[in-house]
Amino acid sequence: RRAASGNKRRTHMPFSAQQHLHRRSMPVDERDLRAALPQGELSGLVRCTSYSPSEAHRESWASDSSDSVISSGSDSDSSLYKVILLGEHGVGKTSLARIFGGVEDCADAEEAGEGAGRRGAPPADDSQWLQNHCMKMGDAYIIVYSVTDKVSFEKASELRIQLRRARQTEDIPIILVGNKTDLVRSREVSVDEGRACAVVFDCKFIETSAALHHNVKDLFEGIVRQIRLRKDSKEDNARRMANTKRRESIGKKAKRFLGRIVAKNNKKMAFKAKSKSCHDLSVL
Ligand SMILES: Nc1nc2c(ncn2[C@@H]2O[C@H](COP(=O)(O)OP(=O)(O)OP(=O)(O)O)[C@@H](O)[C@H]2O)c(=O)[nH]1
Repeated sequence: RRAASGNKRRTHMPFSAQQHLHRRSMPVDERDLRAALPQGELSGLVRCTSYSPSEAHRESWASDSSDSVISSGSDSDSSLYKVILLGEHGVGKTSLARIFGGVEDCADAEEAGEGAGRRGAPPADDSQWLQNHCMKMGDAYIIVYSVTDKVSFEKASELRIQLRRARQTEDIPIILVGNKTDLVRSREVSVDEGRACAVVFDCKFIETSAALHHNVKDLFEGIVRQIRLRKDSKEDNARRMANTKRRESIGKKAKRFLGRIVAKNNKKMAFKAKSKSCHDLSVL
């Protein structure tokens, strides 16, 4: 049954993902997400793909045990959000995605994943693959490091820079995640360091423990909110532009002019507020 469901899932992967999807990606059922999100919060789906730069030579993808994922739509479905988890080997990307996907039995999922999804030839150039595909295909990114591993924290900064380069003109949601907070005694990266990094790199920040399921729900609610907030503001802008194209009286024009000045000031204020709100995943 597992092998069959794995095959079915693969047929639902977008072409690009079929070819290049990295190990342990996890399609997530809308119902799982609904359970994790407040009522009415979600209209779409999220697909998670995890990627470790140092592990590029291995490709497989773990599927969960729910067959309902199969009917979760296709890439042409505009309500499907692709969330990519980036981070060093062993920081907990798969564990986080599994909780989100409602898979509790890791051994079971691992077995299903290996059976269902080992991929063919690896990409020749690791970093090029990351630049060309991984960093271009996501609607949102979760950059994970382990709070017990300083090197993974440094790698997270590198990944953020690479992502910025790859998607220069786009305002894509990025959340920096410090995982494994349960390992208190082994902590090498403080909350303040994580937060400061998020402020510098202009992204959101949260600490999680996949082991204790701490903040994982908030993380995935947050990434969906971040996607939707951007989508909504884009739509608002488009509507505003359409309205301004209509004929206006001089009074209206003057009003618009003043409105622009006010908006400019608000923007400056918003920037200040934004840089302080890296911990609040429910605002831009
Ligand atoms: N204590 C603790 N262990 C964790 C946590 N998250 C993950 N782990 C463990 O860390 C190890 C690596 O976790 P994975 O989820 O496989 O990490 P990954 O980033 O997907 O690793 P790769 O697939 O190799 O890139 C596993 O043994 C997990 O059980 C956590 O929050 N706390």
